[in-house]
Amino acid sequence: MKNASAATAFISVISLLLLALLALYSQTGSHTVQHHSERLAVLLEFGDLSAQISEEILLITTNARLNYDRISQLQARQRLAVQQQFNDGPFRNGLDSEALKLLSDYQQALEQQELLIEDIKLHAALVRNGLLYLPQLVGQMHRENHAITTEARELMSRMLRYQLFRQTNGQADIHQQLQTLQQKAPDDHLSQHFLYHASQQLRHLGQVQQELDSLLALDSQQLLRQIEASYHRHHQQQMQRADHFNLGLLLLIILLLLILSAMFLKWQQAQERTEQAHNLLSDAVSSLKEAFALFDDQGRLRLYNQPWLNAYPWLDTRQPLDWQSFQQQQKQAGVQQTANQSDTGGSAQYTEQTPDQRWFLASDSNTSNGGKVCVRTDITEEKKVEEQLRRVATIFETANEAIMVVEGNGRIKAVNPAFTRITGYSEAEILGQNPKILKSGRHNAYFYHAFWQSLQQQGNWSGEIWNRRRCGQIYPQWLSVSALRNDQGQILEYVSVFTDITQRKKDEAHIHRQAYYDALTGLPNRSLLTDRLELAMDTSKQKNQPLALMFIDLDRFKYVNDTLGHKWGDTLLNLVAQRLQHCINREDTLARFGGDEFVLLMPQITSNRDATLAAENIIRRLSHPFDLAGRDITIGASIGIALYPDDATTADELMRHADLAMYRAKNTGRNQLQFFTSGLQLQAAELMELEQDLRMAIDAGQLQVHYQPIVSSEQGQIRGVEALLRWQHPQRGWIPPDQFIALAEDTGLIGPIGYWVLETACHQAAVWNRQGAGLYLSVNLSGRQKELGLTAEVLARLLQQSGLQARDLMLEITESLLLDDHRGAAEWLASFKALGVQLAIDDFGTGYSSLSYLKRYPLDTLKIDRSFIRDCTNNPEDALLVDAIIAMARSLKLKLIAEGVETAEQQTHLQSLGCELLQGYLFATALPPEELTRRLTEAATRS
Ligand SMILES: Nc1nc2c(ncn2[C@@H]2O[C@H](COP(=O)(O)O[C@H]3[C@@H](O)[C@H](n4cnc5c(=O)[nH]c(N)nc54)O[C@@H]3COP(=O)(O)O)[C@@H](O)[C@H]2O)c(=O)[nH]1
Repeated sequence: MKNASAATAFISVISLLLLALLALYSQTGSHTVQHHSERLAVLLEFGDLSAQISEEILLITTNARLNYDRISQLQARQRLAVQQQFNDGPFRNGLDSEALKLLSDYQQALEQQELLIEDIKLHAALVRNGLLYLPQLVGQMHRENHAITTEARELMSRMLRYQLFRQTNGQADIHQQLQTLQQKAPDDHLSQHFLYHASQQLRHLGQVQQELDSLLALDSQQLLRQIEASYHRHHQQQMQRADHFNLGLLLLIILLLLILSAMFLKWQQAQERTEQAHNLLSDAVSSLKEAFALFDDQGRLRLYNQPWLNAYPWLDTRQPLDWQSFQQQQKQAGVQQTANQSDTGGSAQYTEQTPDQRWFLASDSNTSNGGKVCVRTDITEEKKVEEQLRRVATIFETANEAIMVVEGNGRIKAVNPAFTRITGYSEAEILGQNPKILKSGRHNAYFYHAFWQSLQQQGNWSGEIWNRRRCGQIYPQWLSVSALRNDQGQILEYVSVFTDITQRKKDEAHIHRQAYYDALTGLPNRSLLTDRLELAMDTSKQKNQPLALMFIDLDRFKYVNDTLGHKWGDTLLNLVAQRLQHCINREDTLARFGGDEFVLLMPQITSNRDATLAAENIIRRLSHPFDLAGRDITIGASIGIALYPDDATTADELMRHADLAMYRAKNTGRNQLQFFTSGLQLQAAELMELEQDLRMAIDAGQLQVHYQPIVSSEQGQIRGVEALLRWQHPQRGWIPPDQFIALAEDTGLIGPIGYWVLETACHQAAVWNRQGAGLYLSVNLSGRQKELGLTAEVLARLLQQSGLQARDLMLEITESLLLDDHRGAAEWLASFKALGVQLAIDDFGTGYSSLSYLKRYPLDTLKIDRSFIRDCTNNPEDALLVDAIIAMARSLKLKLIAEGVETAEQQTHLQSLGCELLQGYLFATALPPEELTRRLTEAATRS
């Protein structure tokens, strides 16, 4: 680059020189000719002036010119010309010494000429005066007839002729004549005067002649010609020299032209070479994988390749880019440079991170001519690998898993800290050892054979293995071994990663226990039972041997749990489990299915009888009292039995059928066993159908609310009504609530149904009360309605919408709901009570009849169950019980209603006991609203 510009500069200089020489060459000749012409003109001018002056001198000396104006002008011009051309002018320039000498002589001659001319002018004037005076004297002589008049005249005319023609020896002849005359002339004044002036005249003539001679002798013209000749010679020489110079110049020009051509040729070749080199460089740069850019000495971007643009896609290369703006754009784009730039010999090396997370190794090197070569190597992958390696190293160091690298020859090459933690071997102790050192001796040869076979064939093995710690303890590991092979497929290393799974195994065992065993009794749970049942069914199928599945549900367990508390309930379950275990064979599985349900799987029965005997044995054993909290507690068991393959094809089906049978056993009375029959299944199917129908019953308008009057024991006046639900099924006709309320509760349908009953009954009661009936409305409440959305807010809104006063609504709850206190029943009831609604406990006496419930809940009324009323007049025990209930209600300030009053005796008896309100068929069954309206109207009319 530098050479190229030097060459360009050199060519430029030569070209300029050439141009100057050409200009000089063209100027040289013309200048010399012009100069020469000018000089010749000067010389001519001087010659001309000289000739004119000589002419004037001649005229003056011959008296042809009487004034000196012209000659003075010519002299003045001559002086000026001398001054301008010879002294100051360029005439002298370039004259040789000879010409200069001649010029000097010429100037001197002109100066002498000037003096002589002045003398001539003076003496010529004297002569002219003399010539004017002498004729006067001759005339006087003539007039005086002077003796010498003739001689005087002769002399005078000779002097005149002499003046005009200047004959040779003329002056001497005149002088002779004068002397002759002087001798002859008389001595008078006129003669003497004439002779004096004649001699003076002659003297002046002689002076003029002398001066003219001197002037001629000066011969300035001759000098001028010499100068001209000398100058001509000099000019010739100059011309010759100029020719030589021009020739030389021409030669020089030709030489320079040749040099220039040669240089141009060379320059062109150099240019071509440079272009080739540039193209080569461009190609090389383009083919570079690395990003490359070249900035020239001015900092301008001159060359770059595609990887450069790829590296910095934000660079705007449409505009000329320089180093400064490049760096600025990099900064703006957010390119980060490492602080530790290494600067070696003018080149900087550093790393760059672009905002899109690419890494470059950057190298900026200064070129010899002040430019900059920038190379960017994409090291993103290397960085990733580096990062990866760092991560791997960190993982290796910090991993919780032990890592062990074993060379192909079986020597341990590397272990991590976790290895030391788990095995107890330090790095120093274990490196170089054979992994056999870790062997526990717990696995047989077959195990290791499979281990090595997997490693050789699949390249890895993973599984559980028992190894030995440094301290000798044997422990389980989860081990993964991978074989690393080289390109030739030879195993170089084995990398083992293992964890100590001692704790995990314990946890697994724990989890397994939790997953498959009942935490309370330690018996297999439902999951394990299912697994075993499926297995047993498979075996049964294969061996063609029937099996029995028994569902055992404890009777009265809820009672124990609720009265004695959960702790004693748990104890009872454990005792039951122990007793049951004494009833089973080794191959049987006894499981706790949940709550108070146990399941017995008998995989090897020969007939139904085996199952029957086992079930009877269980019932018998469980019917014996249990010693709980110092009390003998008697419970019982209801057992349902299903057989495989007779009763089901799948485990799930078998369990459902056994469960169904158990329900039937429970419903038919306690301590019963029931085999599954297809009839049971039919009933279950019917129940399902009933459920479907019930779902649609509200919308289909099949439900109705009937109202059973509650009357005062004394006057038999209707004081209240109990809302009782009725379902008129399109196919089955009237279905009593006993048959579908439990179903509605089980399915959650009691939520919408219960709401509908409340809404309908409240509306109806409000209508009656607006008509002046003054009734309270009693509505049965199911415990499940609590979780199905019946809240105090809902009830309040319902009351407001119906217009029934809260105090005129009584909600009847069962004892079982009160037993549910742990599920928030108390708060629920309290929220209704807070609205002003009354609460009554229904069917009192059939459940656990705990006094504590009555005290704990905000109850207003107690309804004595009809089972006590039925025999209260003929069974002293029932009579006593009713008496006791009434007394207790009184003491708790609860109102009393006796339900199921069917006879006048019952009415009288209850009346005598002080029971204020009575309900029963004696007064009315549950009536449709229209019927009750009619009766109310009748009653009102009566009163
Ligand atoms: N949660 C809800 N339960 C309801 C609702 N409607 C009814 N039921 C409950 O269904 C059970 C059976 O009721 P039902 O068949 O209507 O029987 C009632 C009366 O008809 C019957 N009764 C009344 N007097 C006599 C009588 O002199 N003899 C006799 N054998 N039976 C009589 O008693 C039932 C009323 O009992 P109770 O509710 O305990 O006051 C029943 O348990 C209802 O609670 C409902 O909408 N929701």
